[in-house]
Amino acid sequence: MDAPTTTSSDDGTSGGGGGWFTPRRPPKRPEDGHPQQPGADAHQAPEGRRPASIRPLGRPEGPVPAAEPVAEPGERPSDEAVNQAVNEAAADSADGSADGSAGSSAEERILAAASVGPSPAVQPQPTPPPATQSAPPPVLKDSVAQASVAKDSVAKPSRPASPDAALVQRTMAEIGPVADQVTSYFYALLFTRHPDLRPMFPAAMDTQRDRLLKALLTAAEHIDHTDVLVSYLKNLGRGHRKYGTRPEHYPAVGECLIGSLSRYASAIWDEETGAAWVRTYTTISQVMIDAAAEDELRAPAWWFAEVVSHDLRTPDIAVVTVRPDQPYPFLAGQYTSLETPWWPRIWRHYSFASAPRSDGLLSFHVKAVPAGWVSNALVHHARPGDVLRLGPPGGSMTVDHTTDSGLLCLGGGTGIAPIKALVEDVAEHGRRRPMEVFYGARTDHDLYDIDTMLRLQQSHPWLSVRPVVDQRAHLPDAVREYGPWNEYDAYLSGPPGMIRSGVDALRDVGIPEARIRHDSVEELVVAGD
Ligand SMILES: NC(=O)C1=CN([C@@H]2O[C@H](COP(=O)(O)OP(=O)(O)OC[C@H]3O[C@@H](n4cnc5c(N)ncnc54)[C@H](O)[C@@H]3O)[C@@H](O)[C@H]2O)C=CC1
Repeated sequence: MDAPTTTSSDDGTSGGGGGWFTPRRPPKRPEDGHPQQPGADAHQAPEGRRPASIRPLGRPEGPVPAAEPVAEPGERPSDEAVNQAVNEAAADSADGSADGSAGSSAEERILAAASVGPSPAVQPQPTPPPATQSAPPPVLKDSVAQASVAKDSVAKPSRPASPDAALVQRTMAEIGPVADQVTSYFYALLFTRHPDLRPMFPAAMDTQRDRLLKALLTAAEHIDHTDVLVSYLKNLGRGHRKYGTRPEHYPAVGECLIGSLSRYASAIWDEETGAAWVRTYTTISQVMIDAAAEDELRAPAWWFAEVVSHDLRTPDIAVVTVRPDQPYPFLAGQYTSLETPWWPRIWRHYSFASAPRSDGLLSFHVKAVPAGWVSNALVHHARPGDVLRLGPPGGSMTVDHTTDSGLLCLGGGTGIAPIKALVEDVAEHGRRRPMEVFYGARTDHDLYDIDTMLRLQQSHPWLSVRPVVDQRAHLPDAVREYGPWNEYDAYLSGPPGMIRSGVDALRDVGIPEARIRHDSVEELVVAGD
């Protein structure tokens, strides 16, 4: 799954997004070029343009451009208004006049924006909205990826939200009750105004349809959570390469985003709100585009991977092993996005079930769940010789090899897969750190990988594996019976409910939040497909 690890991560490898600006240099192809792969979607196009610099978030020095997209209550902003505002904002920032930050990266600008508020160096907006305490941080997926701060574990903001963040959060609160309608309207706008983008999305837009919008809104809402956000957006930008996303797609998405928001938040929408969204979206887009351009220099947009073995462990759980068409670098504890030939353009996240191997093979533990199109295809249809596509690795549920702390791991169901990878990783590093694994399952029969885990325990005296079956105890409760755990780093992997209750249990037994890692709960929900 894609998600942030506490210090959690969504790493955005599956969301969507864009930015508005004119690319400032022509697309650059990787030196070693990842050729257009046969079988790839016809719309898959070259990537890698770099956008013009943009105004730093929430810190315009001069007045807000008069033509920034503004929607009258109940109206959607016109394309002309949006485009004019975007162009003016881009022109403003391109000459560096806004605040002297021209030439700084979007990432730096996000970081700079974080200091809005108390910093005397910061110029407030001409007519700033009342600075309000930010609402409790909303769910942050990992996939704002690599950032590794799970939605549930996002740190509470300690200072007032920046003016733009306050306006963004006010909009989010306004649209909350009609989120489904905003989503439907957003995609209707996008596909009506830009029918050329439709083939980039799955044919059926049900469970997957709001991933792009959700990712953008999540990022906007966390605009002040800079460290998490930058990581998330970089992953999001990299992850979008596999969809064929190009810089010029971002303005289209931005227009429709603002068109939808202004319509459904009409009661509070005004010029300043529109301007705040333009700046926020522009910054988000810039980080994503820069990350994609950088990634293009060193990695393909996706990998083909041939199934080399398919081991049905239970009627609904398979261990699928694939051979990528070229080296696939990743870290134990990470996950990838995966597309099957049976459901084009539907990507799901699966954790690697092994640490990197010398033969380059990758394994995944897949459980077929009701209505899980991808998981059902992988369990019931995939056979050796089938070719899948993989996106880039994501997630920050990785081992910190600079410490000797013990590792406390909770793996529920197929969530044991990345835990096994972590065990192998620790073993390969050769340091005898205590590692305690609690492996939870509904029944004995569901402990499909217990033999492997017990074999690992036999080989490594520093490793302890405890199966926990529901009839006898619940996984988080079982952990409380052991310990003390205050010297341990904790890793959780499993269903969202287990992650939530597991985090609570671990906090209760004295493990600081910063030492609890897991993929984002939101991503896990989608990963369950
Ligand atoms: N990196 C990660 O976090 C990974 C997560 N997963 C996720 O793990 C899940 C595995 O599904 P299944 O094998 O069907 O697991 P499952 O539903 O059979 O549950 C596995 C264990 O988690 C416990 N559990 C479930 N819900 C709980 C709750 N609300 N509170 C406390 N404990 C709870 C169960 O009691 C059981 O011990 C999927 O949602 C999958 O997406 C899978 C692989 C990696």
